[in-house]
Amino acid sequence: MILIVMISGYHEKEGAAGSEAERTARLWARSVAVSSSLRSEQAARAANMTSKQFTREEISKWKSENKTDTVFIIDNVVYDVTKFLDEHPGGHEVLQNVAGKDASEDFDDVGHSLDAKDLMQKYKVGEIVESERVYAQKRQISWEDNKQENDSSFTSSWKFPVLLGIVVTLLYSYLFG
Ligand code: HEM
Repeated sequence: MILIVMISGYHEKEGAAGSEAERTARLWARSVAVSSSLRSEQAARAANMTSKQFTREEISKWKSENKTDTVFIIDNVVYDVTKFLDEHPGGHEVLQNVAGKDASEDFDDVGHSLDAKDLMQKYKVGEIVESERVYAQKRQISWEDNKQENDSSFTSSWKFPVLLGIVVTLLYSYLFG
């Protein structure tokens, strides 16, 4: 009898401890859910924040009106690199030469690293208005095109070495055979 009372007492304690643990877990899960929903709200708000919109004319005017500012467009994004001129590893002249213009091609021609692309975010001041955006084909695509062109050319196909082999064999047997 004593044993039964002891066992039931133990179970009661365990049950109490279990529900305590459950409550803590529930509270923890709720706080995680709240903080993650807050974070996703913040992210959504950041994504919805519209950056300043410029026309291409405004950017070229910016250059003529503020002679000391170096502002240009790369892939429909407007950058003000005035404070970056002296730090640019490619020198300040190249940046000043494209001020007021669309520098997308010049930027791509250099083959800037991912680090450079990360760094660019610091100098972003806005975007080009939707109606004036241009979406140029990227380098990889044109490389694929070139590859196809080369592949279809006669000298790079398998026919050329085979034909050359036949001609050389015929010539050899004609001369020395
Ligand atoms: C916000 C815009 C830009 C940023 C943050 C930037 C950043 C950099 C960085 C970090 C490098 C070192 C190499 C690398 O990491 O790729 C570099 C090199 C260079 N950049 Fe830029 N750049 C910008 C725009 C431009 C533009 C518009 C041009 C051309 C008009 C240009 C021309 C060059 C050249 C010629 C080099 C030297 C490449 C070499 O020595 O191999 N950059 N730039």
